[in-house]
Amino acid sequence: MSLAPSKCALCGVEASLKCAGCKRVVYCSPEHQKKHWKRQHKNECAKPYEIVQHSENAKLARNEEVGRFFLATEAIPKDTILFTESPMVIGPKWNLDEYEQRSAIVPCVGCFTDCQLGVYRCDRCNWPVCKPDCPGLVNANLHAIECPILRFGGGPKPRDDPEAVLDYYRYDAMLVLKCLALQIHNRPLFDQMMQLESHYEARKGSQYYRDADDRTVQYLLKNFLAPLKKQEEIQGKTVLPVADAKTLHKICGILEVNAMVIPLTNGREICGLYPIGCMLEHCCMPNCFYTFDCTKGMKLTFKAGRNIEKGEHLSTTYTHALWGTQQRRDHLKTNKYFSCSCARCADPTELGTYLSALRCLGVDGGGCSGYQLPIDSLNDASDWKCNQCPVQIEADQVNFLLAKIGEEMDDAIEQKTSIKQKEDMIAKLLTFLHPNHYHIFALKHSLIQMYGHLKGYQTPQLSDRDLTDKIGTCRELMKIIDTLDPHSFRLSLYAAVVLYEQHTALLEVTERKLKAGASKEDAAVRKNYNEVLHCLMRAKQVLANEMGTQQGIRLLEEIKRATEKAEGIIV
Ligand SMILES: C[S@@+](CC[C@H](N)C(=O)[O-])C[C@H]1O[C@@H](n2cnc3c(N)ncnc32)[C@H](O)[C@@H]1O
Repeated sequence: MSLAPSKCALCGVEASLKCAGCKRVVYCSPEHQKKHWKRQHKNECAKPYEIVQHSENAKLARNEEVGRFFLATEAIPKDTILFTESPMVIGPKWNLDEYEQRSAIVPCVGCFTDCQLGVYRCDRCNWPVCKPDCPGLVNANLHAIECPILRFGGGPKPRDDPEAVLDYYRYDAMLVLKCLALQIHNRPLFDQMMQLESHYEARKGSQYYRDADDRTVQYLLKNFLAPLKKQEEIQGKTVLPVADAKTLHKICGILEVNAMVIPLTNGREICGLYPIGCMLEHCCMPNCFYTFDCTKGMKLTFKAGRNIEKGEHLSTTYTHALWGTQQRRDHLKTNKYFSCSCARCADPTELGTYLSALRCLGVDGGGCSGYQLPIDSLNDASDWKCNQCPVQIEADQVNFLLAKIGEEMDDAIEQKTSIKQKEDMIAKLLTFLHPNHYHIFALKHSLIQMYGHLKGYQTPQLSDRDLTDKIGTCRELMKIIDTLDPHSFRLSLYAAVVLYEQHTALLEVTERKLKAGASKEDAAVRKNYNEVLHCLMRAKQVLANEMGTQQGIRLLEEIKRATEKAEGIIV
């Protein structure tokens, strides 16, 4: 598809110098061709997609909010590697919760492995390190970026109490400082980063802006940037030309909108900015997915998750596939500043899963077998109506009920409730929610991992009924997962857990059948065995798309062992 073949891809004037590689873009001069190559075209030349500006082609953009987006310029088969790239910058997660911020186990500033606050420190800036000679301390892509600025803080005072020490080491501000410090080491990269979407105007005055002002901007200015400025004035030499509050806020916005969470193999999560990866638009049913290679400098690889047709937008997802439509849309509106209107969001049944549906209580609580769904799921204030009877409920009532249930769920998760408590909670929630509701999904997904593993509930100790129920629950959960993620690339860990648990229960049921006198050749036994092997094989396949989390790596090992064992029994 030719989008603007007669205008210079860099400046937009009439032009005729064609790119010899892809012949899809033209330039007004070799200088503009070179600049455009460096800035963008090297990532798309002769690739099956191009990066389009909404303003250049509004018709293809579908909506105004989207900005830059990827367009498939030819059919792209499933599993095609679209691109692999290194991060512009990586650092500790910038959106730490209070608990993470107050922990005395912190990431080493050189390599992000866990280290104890107060044991070793970088001898230049005084920030905690795993060992005095950690190689990351002098790595130009790691600590060497921010160390020259952190030195101006001087470290916590010797007599500071532990709280004051934690207040000094604000890890959630570190990535913002690293972004700012890029200008010292690589000015073109800094300029490129500053071109990323920050939604600065929309954020200004929001709660996020106020939080970031206190938590990050003022902290960095007071502790490091003001002393640095003073030094610059004394020496008459500018080290950091741009270091004002507005730039810091813009960087906060850029991180909020674009930063990707990278799971390290040690279980810790860090954040990174990727120049091309963060250009993909969001869709709740995306067609692409990504993985990280922590052994190769946190390289990001984007792949086609399914066959993609020419003319389709390439998309990823910025939310969780197991959140209900309201939650996903709220998150996108609050954190990414747009309203999603994808096919899943527009369908009140969420592709027939009923993941957000409420049970209809009928007229005057007289009972009804129907379910309440939003009349217009793209309108946050929409009333809900029953799919069987005329009862309607207001958005406020739905929000009130969901807020109450949400609080109970948070408590249940925090208190690590028992099997019995979780089952009682499901029974109670079934009065109000569809059996596939996301809250019930979460409880069931947790229960299948408790049955078979907790003390007193080991697989051989489970009753036949428990095992049959566990198998049934696993099949129900897989049906939902397969609808929301038909190509198994977003919910791979969830799917692998369900399939693994399904195999353990099925294997036990089959062993009991054999002990009770059945033959290995019986049809029911063969059927179960086939399902066991199928579960394990699929679990292995879906984990190939997993991001590379510690949990995913461990589970894959477990599945490999289980496959060997199952094959030994079955064959
Ligand atoms: C990570 S950036 C993606 C790159 C961005 N389009 C740009 O030009 O820099 C995320 C931003 O892109 C826009 N965006 C992404 N997906 C969208 C969608 N499905 N609908 C509307 N806007 C979207 C929103 O402005 C969002 O905050």
